[in-house]
Amino acid sequence: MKIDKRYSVHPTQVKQFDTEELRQNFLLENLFIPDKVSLCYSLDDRIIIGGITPVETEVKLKGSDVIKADYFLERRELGVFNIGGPGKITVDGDEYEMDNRDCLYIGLGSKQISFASNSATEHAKYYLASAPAHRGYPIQHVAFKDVPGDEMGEQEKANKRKIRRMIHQNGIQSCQLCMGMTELESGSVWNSMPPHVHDRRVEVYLYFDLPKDEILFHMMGEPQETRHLIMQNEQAVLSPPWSIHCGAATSSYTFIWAMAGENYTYEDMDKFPIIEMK
Ligand SMILES: O=C(O)C(=O)C[C@H](O)C(=O)CO
Ligand SMILES: [Zn+2]
Repeated sequence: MKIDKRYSVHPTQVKQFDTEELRQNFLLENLFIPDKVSLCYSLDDRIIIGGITPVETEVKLKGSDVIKADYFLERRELGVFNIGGPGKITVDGDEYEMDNRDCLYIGLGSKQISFASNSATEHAKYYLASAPAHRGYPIQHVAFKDVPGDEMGEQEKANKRKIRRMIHQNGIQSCQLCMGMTELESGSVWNSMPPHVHDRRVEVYLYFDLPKDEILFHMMGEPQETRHLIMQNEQAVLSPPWSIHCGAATSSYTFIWAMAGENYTYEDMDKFPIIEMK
């Protein structure tokens, strides 16, 4: 199992980055590799982001020398979403059915974790976020259909979207991991407007449901020194705690957001007036 490592960077360094350096530091391009575990360990809040795509075989998530752990959740917790066909996650012998967009939280201490698809032709695609944990919370599954979500934005501003919070203060309990999914309405393309930062938490967006041949402009950086990355479907982007994170695409799309840090409150955001952005 290969774990890609990303270091923390200072805002003044990012000002100097060219396109390639920005992409090397923040973009996660190849998360979904058939029958493999693909992980990225960011030193910002020690969040680990990953993809597991079981096609022909069941895939196990194991410990690693990179985190000096005999099993993956020895000192961590994990949030998983399935963005593919139906599948099943087995945790220490207990099975959890995972339909498209379902979410599973697995707490500190679970040892044997494996990921499977119900069919190789319509295989599952599991997206993972993990953060250090100090105590074990119960494993919880939530079906996408059971999370109503909150309407946000306006059609006139092309940012009408529905935010569904799954792992958060008033939902599935966790130590510090906070995760959910935002779905852009057809015709809407802007997410996270007005942009915000939260110095207290790192955040990662996984963009999906973006049609092939369409692209997304993800904005990052300090609000008055912004940069952009051009992204494609099923790519993720790391946002350091000091960085804005918002974007617009050439089509509508969905994204999963994952946060970890010292303030667990979803509403903890320092919003920035768009008119003052540079
Ligand atoms: O569209 C949005 O707005 C979001 O989904 C915002 C994210 O949830 C976020 O950045 C939370 O900090
Ligand atoms: Zn945010």
